[in-house]
Amino acid sequence: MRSSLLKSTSELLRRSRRGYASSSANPERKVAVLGAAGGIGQPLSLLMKLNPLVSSLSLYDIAGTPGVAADVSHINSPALVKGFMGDDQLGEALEGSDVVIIPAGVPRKPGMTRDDLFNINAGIVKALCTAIAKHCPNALVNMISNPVNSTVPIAAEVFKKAGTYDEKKLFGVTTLDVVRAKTFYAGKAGVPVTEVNVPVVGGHAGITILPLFSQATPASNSLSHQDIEALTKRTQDGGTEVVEAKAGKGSATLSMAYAGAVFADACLKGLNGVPDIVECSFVQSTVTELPFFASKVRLGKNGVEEVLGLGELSDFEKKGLENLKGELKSSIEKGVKFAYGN
Ligand SMILES: NC(=O)c1ccc[n+]([C@@H]2O[C@H](COP(=O)([O-])OP(=O)(O)OC[C@H]3O[C@@H](n4cnc5c(N)ncnc54)[C@H](O)[C@@H]3O)[C@@H](O)[C@H]2O)c1
Ligand SMILES: O=C(O)C[C@H](O)C(=O)O
Repeated sequence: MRSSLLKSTSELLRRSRRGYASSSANPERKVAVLGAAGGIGQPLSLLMKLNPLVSSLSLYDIAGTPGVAADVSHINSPALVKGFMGDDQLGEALEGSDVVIIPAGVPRKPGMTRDDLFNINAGIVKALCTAIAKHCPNALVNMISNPVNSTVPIAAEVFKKAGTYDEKKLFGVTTLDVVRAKTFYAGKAGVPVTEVNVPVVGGHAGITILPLFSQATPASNSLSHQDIEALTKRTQDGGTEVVEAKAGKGSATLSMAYAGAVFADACLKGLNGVPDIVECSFVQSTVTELPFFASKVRLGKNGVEEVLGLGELSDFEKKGLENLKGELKSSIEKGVKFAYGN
């Protein structure tokens, strides 16, 4: 009894130090998940229900949300869960949201690129962002729907047209690339995975995903150049590895839900004023000549507090950076053109 009391007290202290102070010390926070009944949406909704920083959890989809919301709502954690379904409930789902997470849209099948999803997902994202501009223009938007390299610029243009664009509040979620880079590096370098940090910059598709293993911590002297090349390629192809393993049944959902929950948690901590919250994300940027770019970002009370630079790159990474710019530029332009032309 005494030891379990000591354990829970020390857990509370640990949490309060890292941004999970008792719920009375944290402001009320509403999180909305759009696409909540999907492969990512369901486990992500579960993880957000478990997050002590969330007081209200709004689950929206075009179908299936009543069941998901009823199910998740039975979990004995503080967040109050409500399900919303169909266009006419979207406004209510969004009203008052602090963070909106968007995993709505179709996933890849083997043989497809993320850009092959553009035709369907661009329209979905545009419609959802139009509603966000109307119902919760101040929310932080966490874009998961692919192709992220284009859906983030689409969202930016929709918000600009509506007069609500704030570049500090729009994020392409690239956390899964970081999650993969950490896991693959730890396995190869033989270091504890929970201690690993690896920045991943650029974008979120193929060669635009550029892990900076030269900056990985803990540093490893045991990795050869071939090892680094192989780790880079595996990180870039991580999504395809899952798509092929699922053999037509979709793309990463569980690891993505984890990554989405990690990033949303960082956004909430930033909003709540927890200092030194840094995650990689695809944001409006001046780090390169491209208007959007993923790099480390410091999160704060208004969203992006600071977009951090790339640091020192190895020659291999410098080459990777130059190689990705063409593809990333055209994906960004494709998104902007779609938003303008429609
Ligand atoms: N950023 C990343 O790292 C990352 C990782 C994995 C998957 N993804 C992307 O996430 C998206 C979702 O993947 P999934 O596996 O969950 O797909 P899924 O098909 O399992 O789920 C998508 C959900 O979106 C819903 N939806 C469709 N149109 C909608 C709309 N207008 N409003 C609200 N909801 C709508 C569907 O009903 C469905 O429930 C895909 O585009 C996928 O490529 C991104
Ligand atoms: O690969 C995909 O299509 C989904 C996602 O972008 C991923 O990286 O897993």
